[in-house]
Amino acid sequence: MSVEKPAIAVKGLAFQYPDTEEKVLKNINFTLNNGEILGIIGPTGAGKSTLAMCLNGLIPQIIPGEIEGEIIVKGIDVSQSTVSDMSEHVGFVFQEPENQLSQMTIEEEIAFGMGNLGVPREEMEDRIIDALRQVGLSGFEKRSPLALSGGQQQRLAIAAVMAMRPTIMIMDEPTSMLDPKGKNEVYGVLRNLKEYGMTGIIIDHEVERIATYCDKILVLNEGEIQLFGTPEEVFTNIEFLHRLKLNGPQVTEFIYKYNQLFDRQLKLPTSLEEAVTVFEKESI
Ligand SMILES: Nc1ncnc2c1ncn2[C@@H]1O[C@H](COP(=O)(O)OP(=O)(O)OP(=O)(O)O)[C@@H](O)[C@H]1O
Repeated sequence: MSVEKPAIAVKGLAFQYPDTEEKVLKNINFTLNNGEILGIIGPTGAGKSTLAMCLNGLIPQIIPGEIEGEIIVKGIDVSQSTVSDMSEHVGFVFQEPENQLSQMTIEEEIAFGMGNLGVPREEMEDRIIDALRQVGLSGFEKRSPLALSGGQQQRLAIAAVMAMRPTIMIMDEPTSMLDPKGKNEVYGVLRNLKEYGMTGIIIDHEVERIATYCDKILVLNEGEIQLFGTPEEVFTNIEFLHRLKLNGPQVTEFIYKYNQLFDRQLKLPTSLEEAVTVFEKESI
């Protein structure tokens, strides 16, 4: 029986920039299965972006430094592959949507990345239609990217990456410049990645949304993994998170405080629905 390879397997990863005194990543080990969505959280400077950039070889190939350990993405050893080859497997979406957009029309914007991969013209047309449908921007082909709202621009940036058909999508703080509506739009697309057989990684400070949309959570602090597990496994460690100056979802924090104030031991929920169930049981 053949066992499916994980989407990402990281073993003993450590990294140091040339001008930092200490390692920015230390002994990182984790595995992400195909189709899972991973949320990476941690304080500023924890090493979240650095970790993400190691996963497609951007570090150390474009941004140099001293790297140790092994990163296997879809069975490929990243250290033995070029960044351009890895871009077929791993797509990246960054914080500021407008910095990722350079073309006059939305369809040209989506065609741009595919052109770099050498996708034939007829195939491009199909992929443009498909990618715009996936992010809810069908019918916008001829518009200027600049005429879109922030949330729509970020969805376009995601569509441009999706059209390149990577199997893994990494989003580094994709919603930090967006209003709540834009944030919801981007997380809606993140949830749909699974439907298209993709694996997703999102770095964000939005713990409510991370808890709701992600299958696994990785907590990074000072370059080390502090917690890795399901949202329930991670966010119920609320006191530990507080020691790292992190908060859990508001609903988790609320029940935690309630337990303290009224000397109770209610199960800590990570979603509103779960909190309702906890209180229903409480009032029986
Ligand atoms: N190109 C670089 N050269 C030297 N040091 C860097 C470089 N990029 C990041 N660093 C340092 O590495 C550490 C980790 O940075 P990184 O951006 O990965 O953290 P982060 O968790 O993504 O932070 P944030 O939440 O603020 O984006 C920080 O101390 C940062 O100053």
